[in-house]
Amino acid sequence: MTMSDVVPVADVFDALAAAAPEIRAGFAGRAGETDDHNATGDRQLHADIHADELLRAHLGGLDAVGQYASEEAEDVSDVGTGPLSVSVDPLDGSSNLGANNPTGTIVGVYDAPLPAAGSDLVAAAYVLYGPLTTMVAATDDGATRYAITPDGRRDGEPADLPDEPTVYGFGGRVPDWTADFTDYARRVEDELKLRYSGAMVADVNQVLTYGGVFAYPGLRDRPAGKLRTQFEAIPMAYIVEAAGGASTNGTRSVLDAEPETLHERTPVFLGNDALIERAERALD
Ligand SMILES: O=P(O)(O)OC[C@H]1O[C@](O)(COP(=O)(O)O)[C@@H](O)[C@@H]1O
Ligand SMILES: [Mg+2]
Ligand SMILES: [Mg+2]
Repeated sequence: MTMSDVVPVADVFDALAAAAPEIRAGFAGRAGETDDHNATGDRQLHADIHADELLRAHLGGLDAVGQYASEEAEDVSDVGTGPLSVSVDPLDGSSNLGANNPTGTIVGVYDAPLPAAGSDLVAAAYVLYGPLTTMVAATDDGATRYAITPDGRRDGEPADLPDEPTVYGFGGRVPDWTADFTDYARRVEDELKLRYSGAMVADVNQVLTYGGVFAYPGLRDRPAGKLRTQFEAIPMAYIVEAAGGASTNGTRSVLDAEPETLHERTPVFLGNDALIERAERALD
């Protein structure tokens, strides 16, 4: 009996699946920037705000959800008395919208107040707005890929990470990479094919589909890298580990993270075990 058996995590997945077509339908005309910035200093797009409003309504309205936190809002919102807290990256890779490239939505489900530790995560999911709209949802029992239709999530199939790695994607500019990461990257580049879109959800979905590694490392002048621990790193690490893969921040599983602040960042490596172990040795 896992937590997801007793607390209606499925309701969160269904609410996300219901919001996804509305979020996608709202892209047109919302790729432009607002005058505002989010808590991590990114210029907010109209689409970021619109997606956040839809998710706050769909997820925040659930009886099981007591707290809602978004990458686009400074503070955690109390939205009810339910035992669950949800973290939301309403639009991941939002800068891709202007170039009509893939974007996504990331949701983490915790049975603790936010900011919460990776060990408090009971479920996670991402939606990919690519040629199709798909969702990968994970609990302690594993990861499942769904097609998203106007009638919700359909055709669930296991989203197991292939044993044989074939693709990689590395964030950050090469001159900003540390020497240790550069050594690691050079070896991987000799072995695998490059697949990097600029949207974490799309790049991790490549890895989950074809095997390999995605990383946004710590950089020379930004040791914590770019990605947000609570909203991006922990939920995506949970999904990749549930699919049979591994994660690291360079020294330990991303799920061992205990963020002290809501919008802090962390280096992130996700993919096949051997490539993650090799990263930890290279960065040791
Ligand atoms: O432009 P860069 O440095 O390659 O960064 C791309 C990374 O930033 C992100 O776009 C950040 O996500 P948001 O769009 O949610 O802010 C990730 O999806 C992606 O992995
Ligand atoms: Mg993001
Ligand atoms: Mg975002």
